[in-house]
Amino acid sequence: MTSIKLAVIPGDGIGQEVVPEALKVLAAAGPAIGADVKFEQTQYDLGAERYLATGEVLPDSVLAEIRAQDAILLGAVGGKPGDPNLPPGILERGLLLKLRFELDHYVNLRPSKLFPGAASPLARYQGEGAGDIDFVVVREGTEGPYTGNGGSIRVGTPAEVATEVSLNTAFGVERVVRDAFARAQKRRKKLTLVHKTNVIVNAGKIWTRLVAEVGAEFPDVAVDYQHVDAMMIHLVANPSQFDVIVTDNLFGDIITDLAAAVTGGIGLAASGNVNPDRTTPSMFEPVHGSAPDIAGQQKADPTAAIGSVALMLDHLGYAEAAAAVDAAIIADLNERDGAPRRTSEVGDAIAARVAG
Ligand SMILES: NC(=O)c1ccc[n+]([C@@H]2O[C@H](COP(=O)([O-])OP(=O)(O)OC[C@H]3O[C@@H](n4cnc5c(N)ncnc54)[C@H](O)[C@@H]3O)[C@@H](O)[C@H]2O)c1
Ligand SMILES: CC(C)[C@H](C(=O)O)[C@@H](O)C(=O)O
Ligand SMILES: [Mg+2]
Repeated sequence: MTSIKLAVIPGDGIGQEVVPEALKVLAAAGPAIGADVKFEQTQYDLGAERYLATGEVLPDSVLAEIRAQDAILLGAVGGKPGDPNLPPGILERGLLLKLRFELDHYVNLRPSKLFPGAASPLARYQGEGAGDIDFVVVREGTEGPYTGNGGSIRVGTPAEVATEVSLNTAFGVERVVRDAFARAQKRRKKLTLVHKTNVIVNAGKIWTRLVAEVGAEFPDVAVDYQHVDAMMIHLVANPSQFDVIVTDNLFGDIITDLAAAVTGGIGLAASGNVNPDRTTPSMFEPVHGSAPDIAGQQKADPTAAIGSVALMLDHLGYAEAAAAVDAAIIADLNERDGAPRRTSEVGDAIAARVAG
């Protein structure tokens, strides 16, 4: 019997609604995963409610417990907008980013695929003549402007100054670039670096140099470059040209919301925060947030959370079960006729297909 310890963090808002559906599908995938494999789940009540009740965001003891798991499934973090008792970023930085940083999730893997049946808002990808969109963003997950390397002085005065310095280490850039090249080599052998090397020149130099250096080890992978602003055009005008996109933490955050929108919506976008060295549990979560505008109404699409389970199964070595979940998602998308369904109805439908 193989036992896999899974930490489950539903978190806030629609995270509470989509995670149960993802777990339904994981349960339905049991036979495909193998009768001798058991997921031992531990639920963690981390998020806004716990912070507001206790002042705790991610206690060290809880982090230590989570570190000892095999994988993490997260819904979303983010409390009610404008809540005066929630300091800005307390959950985003103190919970989500703390997990990504502490567990060294340096590859933030965000695949974007226009599944048959998904509705792209781009006319040329609808109906007959629809082209394939199938790329993966390898977003650096532990550096860039996300590290909290900054501060402010003379706050509230006309002379207020604030900094948020982007941290880029050769170690950090090289390892994520190498991971991206390895993925490109297994796919369509094209890697696009996205940055803003014409303005963010210091960080740009390190990314450009390391892409060239590491690229020399992957001579069969074609390398391309786009400035992040022009990338907004290309992702809308011709997204099928991309295979693997490697980029820094902030650019990757922005690109992947647009990528989700062009491939059928944020409700479909799955992600993995991966530690490729496997020294810590990787964490799987939808790209979207807690969506306070629709939370608690069973309106959220759980497909992104379910797709994150597929990424998790693939990461854990259960490729067939992962493919079965993806196939069930595609089958469900093909049946969608635009009529609204409750979050749990979508979960039930996909779980039933996985169970076969
Ligand atoms: N990984 C995370 O936990 C994560 C990611 C993004 C944002 N956040 C946090 O979430 C909160 C809300 O952020 P936001 O509004 O900028 O982004 P969001 O992703 O929560 O919502 C953006 C829009 O997409 C819609 N949407 C999101 N997920 C959906 C789904 N599954 N089905 C249908 N519609 C969906 C929402 O209703 C909203 O209109 C903030 O506190 C933010 O910091 C957390
Ligand atoms: C909530 C926030 C910290 C997070 C990020 O910026 O990475 C989110 O936007 C995401 O895309 O996962
Ligand atoms: Mg984001």
